[in-house]
Amino acid sequence: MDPFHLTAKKVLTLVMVMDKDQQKILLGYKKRGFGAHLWNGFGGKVEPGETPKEGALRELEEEAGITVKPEKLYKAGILLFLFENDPVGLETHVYKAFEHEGQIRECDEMRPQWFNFADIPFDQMWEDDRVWLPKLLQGQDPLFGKMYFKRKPLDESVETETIAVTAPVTPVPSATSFPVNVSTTMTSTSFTTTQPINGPFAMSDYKFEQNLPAVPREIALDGTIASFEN
Ligand SMILES: Nc1ncnc2c1[nH]c(=O)n2[C@H]1C[C@H](O)[C@@H](COP(=O)(O)OP(=O)(O)OP(=O)(O)O)O1
Repeated sequence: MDPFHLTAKKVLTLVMVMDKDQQKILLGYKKRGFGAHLWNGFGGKVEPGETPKEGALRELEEEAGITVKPEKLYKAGILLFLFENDPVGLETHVYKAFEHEGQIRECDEMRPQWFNFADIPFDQMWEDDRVWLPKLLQGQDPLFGKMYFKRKPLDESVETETIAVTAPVTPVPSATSFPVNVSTTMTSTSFTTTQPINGPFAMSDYKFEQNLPAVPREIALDGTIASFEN
């Protein structure tokens, strides 16, 4: 059985906002949920009744506080993320914008920040980003590709971080020595947390389809391009 066989897919969006003059890109640090602790563009699941573009505009406003005129949001491709032994793929519609309105603001899910094109934090992003984002920055879109991910074995995927916690400790007086002057001393203890490097998945392969006549509207479950967006 093909470990990357799909029987269903979720439709997601991903918006990359760029400033061409300044050579900067707006990324968000994901504070929670899927892809937490990674920098990424803005986006999420397309809701019932929404087109991918409507979903992209909504997520951008929710996550970064900014709006883009629909005619200024350009389709930059579709990336299908497949996970080993997971029959549900993530069909992610990628958009780009070069102008926006409103004040950029942080929300409970994302912390936006501008990065120079030369300083994009690829080591803290989904692994596939280093494959396709440079192409996008160089205007080599639309991009249509499939990215295959395997779950990282735990011993290779974790980096351990030791956190020292300093806590007040109050000695409990024993019955025999009571009453005493109870003093509060400071002591320190430490524990180890595990934090996956670059997310819990490792990209094992990717395939790009180039020279398509138009941006595909969707990727069918059998991997074929179902229809086109003109
Ligand atoms: N591999 C990879 N590379 C680049 N970007 C992504 C991935 N996988 C992904 O899922 N993404 C992107 C696509 C989306 O923009 C987000 C994930 O969206 P998510 O947070 O799950 O959707 P929301 O609708 O915001 O979710 P809730 O937290 O509200 O349930 O990452």
